[in-house]
Amino acid sequence: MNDPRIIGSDATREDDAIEASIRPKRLDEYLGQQPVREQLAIYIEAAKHRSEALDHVLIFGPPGLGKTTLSHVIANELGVNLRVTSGPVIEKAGDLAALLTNLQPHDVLFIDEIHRLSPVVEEVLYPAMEDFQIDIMIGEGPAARSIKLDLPPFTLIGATTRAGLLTAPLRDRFGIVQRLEFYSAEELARIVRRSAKILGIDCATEGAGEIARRARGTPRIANRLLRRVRDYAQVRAGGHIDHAVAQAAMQMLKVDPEGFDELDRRLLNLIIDNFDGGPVGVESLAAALSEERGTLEDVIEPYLIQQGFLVRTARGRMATHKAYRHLGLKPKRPNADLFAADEGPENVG
Ligand SMILES: Nc1ncnc2c1ncn2[C@@H]1O[C@H](COP(=O)(O)OP(=O)(O)OP(=O)(O)O)[C@@H](O)[C@H]1O
Ligand SMILES: [Mg+2]
Repeated sequence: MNDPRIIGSDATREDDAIEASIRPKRLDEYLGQQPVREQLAIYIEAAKHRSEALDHVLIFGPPGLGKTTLSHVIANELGVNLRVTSGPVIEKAGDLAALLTNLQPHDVLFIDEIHRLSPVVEEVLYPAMEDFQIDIMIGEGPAARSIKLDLPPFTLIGATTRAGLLTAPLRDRFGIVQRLEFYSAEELARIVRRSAKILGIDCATEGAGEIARRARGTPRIANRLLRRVRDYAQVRAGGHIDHAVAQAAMQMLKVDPEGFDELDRRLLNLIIDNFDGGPVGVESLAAALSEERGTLEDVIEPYLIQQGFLVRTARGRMATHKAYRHLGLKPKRPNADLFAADEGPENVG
């Protein structure tokens, strides 16, 4: 899908094209996510030491934080092949069986959007993950019978934007569960400098810092902003990206100092102007924005919530004082509801 948002976190065709050159291949090039890296380094080394397949890994986190990248890194570090597929692509049980029976021992099978597997396919996956066995049906009608096939020991890596989207039996079959967090501005600045170096872009430290601060905690957005700022620098500043050039380019791109774009500001304005600051249900917000509920929940909201501009309460979304201030507005009343509400991150209103 082509995302028209400059700071949209979904991958565009252009992102995919340069992916090959800048996507980290080893764990030490995978910047940030310190706890995740430390744990995986140990699990990988232990599995290699025992000459076993790595336990199955579930990676979850908002788009563009590095789930696909991490699965490549894991396979590289293990020194095995990576087979890539995704939940909606595996239509029939037979499709999955074909994938599984073609694996070499210890290979990694990566299933992106694993929450979108059909229930029938999921059933086949359970014994495959647990006992490295599958039951497949041979023949049709009354003559049909099921046979058991042994599989080579393999590692399944599943990726999803929210762990809560998975069925419990599937989630329980992953021995390693890793949650990716939004990156700090310092981490993103390192990522921008690394990408600039690989792509031969002349980018000063302060320029990289400014791009990083506006990248919504997301490496994919940081890399994309870097390319757009480079275009600007080429035409207006002799190709050199310093702090002022980065700032001017961002202004042209309508990405504000918090990294918000029109859509973020529309969402906050909507809650404040039309719903008196909230609480307002996610369905009403999605309808008013003409966005899918899933896009709102997985792509737009998480960063606004993490940064404290928006809160999820049992009764819906609320704009915080920080949101009012960011939009240059005065909070109308104390956010009394904030304290009355029994909120929780998974409490979707
Ligand atoms: N830790 C990291 N260090 C450096 N670059 C990274 C890191 N994580 C991700 N990237 C870069 O960010 C981009 C997006 O990463 P990736 O495609 O892995 O995200 P994703 O989580 O799989 O997103 P989606 O949910 O859309 O599939 C890639 O260009 C990758 O090179
Ligand atoms: Mg991905």
